[in-house]
Amino acid sequence: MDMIRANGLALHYADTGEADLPVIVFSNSLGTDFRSWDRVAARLSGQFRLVRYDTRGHGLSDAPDAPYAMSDHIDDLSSLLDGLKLKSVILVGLSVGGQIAQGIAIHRPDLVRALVLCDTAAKIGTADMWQGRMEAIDKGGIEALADPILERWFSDAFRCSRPEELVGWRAMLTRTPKQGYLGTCAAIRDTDFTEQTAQLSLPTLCLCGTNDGATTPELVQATANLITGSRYVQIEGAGHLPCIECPDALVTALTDFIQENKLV
Ligand SMILES: O=C(O)CC1=CCC(=O)O1
Repeated sequence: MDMIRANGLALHYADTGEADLPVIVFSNSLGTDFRSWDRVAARLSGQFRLVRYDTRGHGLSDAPDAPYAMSDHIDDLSSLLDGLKLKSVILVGLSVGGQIAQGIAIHRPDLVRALVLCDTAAKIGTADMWQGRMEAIDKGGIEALADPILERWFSDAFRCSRPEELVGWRAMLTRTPKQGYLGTCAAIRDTDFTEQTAQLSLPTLCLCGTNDGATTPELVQATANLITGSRYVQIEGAGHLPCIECPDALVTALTDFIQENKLV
């Protein structure tokens, strides 16, 4: 197990592949950890150096008391990349991980040469919606909302055809430290990158599952429209987590983007 001290926290991460290969860094979504990238990483290994980490409050990383600010998550990732002496990476972020990626591109452009924003937006949901979710989870725990969350994460077809696997993803969600989940909800509630993201001009790919019930294709496309020259691709049949449900399609879109933009 690899742990690193970054921004005052112990962060769990994996850094695989030869040091001189092009680097792709992955940031996870709310209620998941870096295992959500395992299928994507398996398909890219040998061609890239792959860095995955558990965002604060998730997986095996430290879970300080809630609330968190988006700047905390951004500083964690900046500090991790500085600690690994990485610059100019291809940064892939899923949902809140995509907001962290936008924040890195805005505040530390030296760290990132291209963005892949999966099932994310400059602003996700409303403050009232996040406040309501935080109150429900504070009262009943993550378990109280696990079923509707899993319905947004995965398509009906996936949930019906892979019941055992669903047990595993449900355990990942419900075992997320409560303060980590609540702290990150607060960060999402308080984030609106619309103006700053509209100033970005680096190569950007925006992806979205056609069945995503959390960040809908319309919402993700609206964020893509903010970024000059960005590309928008839909992942047919996937819910909010295409990296788990449709890794082949995600990897094809990602590698096409990398080649088209001559990032290797
Ligand atoms: O839990 C959800 O509804 C999906 C989600 C929103 C932000 C995030 O990271 O995941």
